[in-house]
Amino acid sequence: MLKLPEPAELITAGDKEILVVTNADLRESANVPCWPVYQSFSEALEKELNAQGYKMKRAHPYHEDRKHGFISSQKEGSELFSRIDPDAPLIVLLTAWQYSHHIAPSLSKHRGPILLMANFDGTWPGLVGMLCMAGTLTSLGVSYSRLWSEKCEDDFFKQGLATWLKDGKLDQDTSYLSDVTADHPLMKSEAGQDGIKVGEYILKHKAILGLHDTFCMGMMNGFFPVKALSDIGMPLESLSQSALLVEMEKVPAELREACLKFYEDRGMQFQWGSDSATELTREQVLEQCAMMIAMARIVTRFGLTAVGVQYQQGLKDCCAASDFAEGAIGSTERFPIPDEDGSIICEGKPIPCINEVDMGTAIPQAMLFRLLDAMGLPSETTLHDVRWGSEYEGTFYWDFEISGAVPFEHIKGGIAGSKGYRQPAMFFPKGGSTIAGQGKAGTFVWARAHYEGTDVFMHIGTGMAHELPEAEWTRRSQATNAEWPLMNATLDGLGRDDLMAGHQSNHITIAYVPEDKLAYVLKAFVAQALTQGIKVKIAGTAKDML
Ligand SMILES: C[C@H](O)[C@@H](O)[C@@H](O)C(=O)CO
Repeated sequence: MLKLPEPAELITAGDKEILVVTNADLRESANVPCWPVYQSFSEALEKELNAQGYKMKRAHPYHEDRKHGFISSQKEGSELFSRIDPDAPLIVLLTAWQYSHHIAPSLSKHRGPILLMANFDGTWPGLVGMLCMAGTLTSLGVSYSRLWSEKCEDDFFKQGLATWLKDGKLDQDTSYLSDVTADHPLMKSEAGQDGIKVGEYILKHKAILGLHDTFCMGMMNGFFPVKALSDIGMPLESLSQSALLVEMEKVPAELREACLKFYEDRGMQFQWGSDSATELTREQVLEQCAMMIAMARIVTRFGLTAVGVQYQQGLKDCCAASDFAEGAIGSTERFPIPDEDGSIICEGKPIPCINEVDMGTAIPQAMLFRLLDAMGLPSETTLHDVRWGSEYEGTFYWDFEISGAVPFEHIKGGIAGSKGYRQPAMFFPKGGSTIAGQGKAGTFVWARAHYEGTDVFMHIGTGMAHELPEAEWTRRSQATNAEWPLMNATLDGLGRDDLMAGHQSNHITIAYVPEDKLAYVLKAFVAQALTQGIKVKIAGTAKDML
């Protein structure tokens, strides 16, 4: 006799009714403060749905005891979706950072139309969350539509919503992306030939990606199939955060102190306090110094090209945040880290650091490092969150803001221009310093890899970082997370709505490249990617440089 729980009553949508679900963080300390922004945006969306003759039906309630109404675990998401009519039209409204794995496996079985809807607002990483979910569903092969708006009052949004309501589908314009294939004439150019050599080098010698745990913050889009990584010559060395803790324990107190002194002597502006629950303390940064030293030792031990720490879940309750260690290890100007035999590890070179162990950035970061280093060019790389953006004097500037640290070389003024703030307690109970500051001006190559099946795709483009006037930079920094580094950027030949329409991730990879070398590096990088078997899409006007 088969015994399964009785099926619960289905949550259905009536005629002209749309179900709405909202997903967020696993950390309740983040969900509570994010709820008011959801509420006001959800009211604005409801108003427009009503204006278009539809009703909004929330598929799950506000939890009085938890002080928010977000889905906050995979367990909760799966249970909820077991009760949702699989054919109902569904809006996934995202206004805060969200763990895609809470609901993506359920969305992949949903048959009705799905609209991912983000508030284009910097207060919390809501649009960051939507882009993560979009990338995740693309990788899972799920059909969905996406839309975004600042206040649900603009025509672009209203028309997009009307189309989705009528057709159950909204195709955004992604014509800023063009395919580049291995028969492109660039492959025969000098730059192309250089790129082919670097690609072949990686295929032959491998670029090993050492990641301490995986699946950071539910980013299913950041966890690639092992075959995909192996096919492009960039296999995974799967490490454990517990091994990192063991390695950190071995770092003596004097070495931690010497490391911190190195940065203080060079003018890093740590914002010290005394209450470690909310302020930055020396103990927290000394722990981060031990983490960087441990990471570097693991790099040599395993022959890694790049290293990353999942950090957030698990380690956040054991030690200070990884950010200072991550930004500092990825810098060329770095405390000389002795291996246990006394030799200095990777002297004079950055060690590519893969924040949030996101394989979609590990691929372009490790590739760009190898290419730029081989060309004798600055080779520091980072990812940023696609956090927000707005116009200043008639031009739209992105706010690219990673949640903690970039290499010092990416900050105006380097080490002396960087401020170390305590990571916000709502995300990071054990504190730890960030490396914050204004992103320095300059041209760059940007990229993002994602997977479809076991194929690796990469979007590649060029752009320019701008040092906006201090008051404008401060406005943007304070409207987001002032503790984190903020770069203002324009992307060549594509605007806000292009990237929002076609980007497959919450993250974007950046490597500064001198302007007179930009076209050469771009061509070489595209050739390198094609050689490694990656399917390339070039973005905006970067294609004119090929
Ligand atoms: C602390 C936050 O959760 C951030 O870590 C989050 O917005 C991200 O970085 C997403 O990439």
